[in-house]
Amino acid sequence: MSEVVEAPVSSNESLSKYVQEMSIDGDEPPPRYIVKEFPNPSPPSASIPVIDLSLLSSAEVLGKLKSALSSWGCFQVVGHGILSSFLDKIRDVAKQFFALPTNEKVKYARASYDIEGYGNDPVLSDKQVYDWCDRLFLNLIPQDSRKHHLWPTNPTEFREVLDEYSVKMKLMVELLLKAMARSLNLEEDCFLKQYGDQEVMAARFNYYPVCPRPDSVLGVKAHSDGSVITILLQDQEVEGLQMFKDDQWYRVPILPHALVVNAGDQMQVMSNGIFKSPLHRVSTSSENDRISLAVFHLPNAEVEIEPVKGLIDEKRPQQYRKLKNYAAINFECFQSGKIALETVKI
Ligand SMILES: O=C(O)CCC(=O)C(=O)O
Ligand SMILES: [Fe+2]
Repeated sequence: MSEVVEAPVSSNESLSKYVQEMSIDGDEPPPRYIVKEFPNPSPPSASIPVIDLSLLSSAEVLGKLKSALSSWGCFQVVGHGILSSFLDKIRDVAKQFFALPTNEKVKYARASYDIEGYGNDPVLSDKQVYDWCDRLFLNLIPQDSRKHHLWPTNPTEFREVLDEYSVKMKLMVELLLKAMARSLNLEEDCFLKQYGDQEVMAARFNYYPVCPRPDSVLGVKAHSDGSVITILLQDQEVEGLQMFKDDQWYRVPILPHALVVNAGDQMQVMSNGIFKSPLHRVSTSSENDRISLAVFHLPNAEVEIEPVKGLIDEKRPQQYRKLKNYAAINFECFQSGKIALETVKI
């Protein structure tokens, strides 16, 4: 199952109550939030690789990057040059936004047919198990795709901080995609040039309220991201993210000023299956609420992507077909219970 980015919502149905309201009212999670098969509710912590971005010119660090992405499909990045105080600031404005009363937040509510804006899990399928999470989803790039009326003006610095963060994320994505190419002995622009300046970037602020049933309810169900690359700012104090590797779930520890980077499904396609788009999920907590910010980077829906030629040979034939608009593929698969990546395999 993959995460839907930029997909339309299939029905006009909306969930009646925000998760935050259920949490405040002390409601039992309704049956549609209960995960029937919930393997490893309390998995061990894992030391996922930590990469220093300022050392990416070293062959050793590039080797570590390649190994991280071909095993875990993710790593924590440090040495990224973004001030800790700025990361704290963005967490702070997000916290302030979700702490506003509902009647203030709904000024930015998503339309029932859209995912952009403030809201709870969009209803995409009648078999869907809902996530214990409210979110604020905003397009960042291209600039003219921004729906400014959905960008909070409370707290007052929200827009300015998010805009500044988007500039930093764009630079970081470029650096990472070039390093990822070099780690495979490819020309450094081989991923980026597939979609030129036709890139899309979107931010999803996730708010996970306290949940009375952490053993049977997930903040986000197991999924892989449909992006090329995702950069995640975790909560500074509350863990929740879990990664799946070698048939086992692992908790991702918090490194307060690191960002978690993971390859998305479209990177698995472009790297001809060498880099893995990891399955991940988010647990809930009965003690603490949690906030995270995911920035998804992907090509515009019109652009075709395909496995890089230099990664195709007799030993490793082409594994995925040329495709475009992965979000739409993802969306259809979500509704029919299929795994999107499987459907684009050759
Ligand atoms: O909250 C997290 O740690 C992860 C969220 C996530 O996986 C997503 O937004 O796609
Ligand atoms: Fe995700």
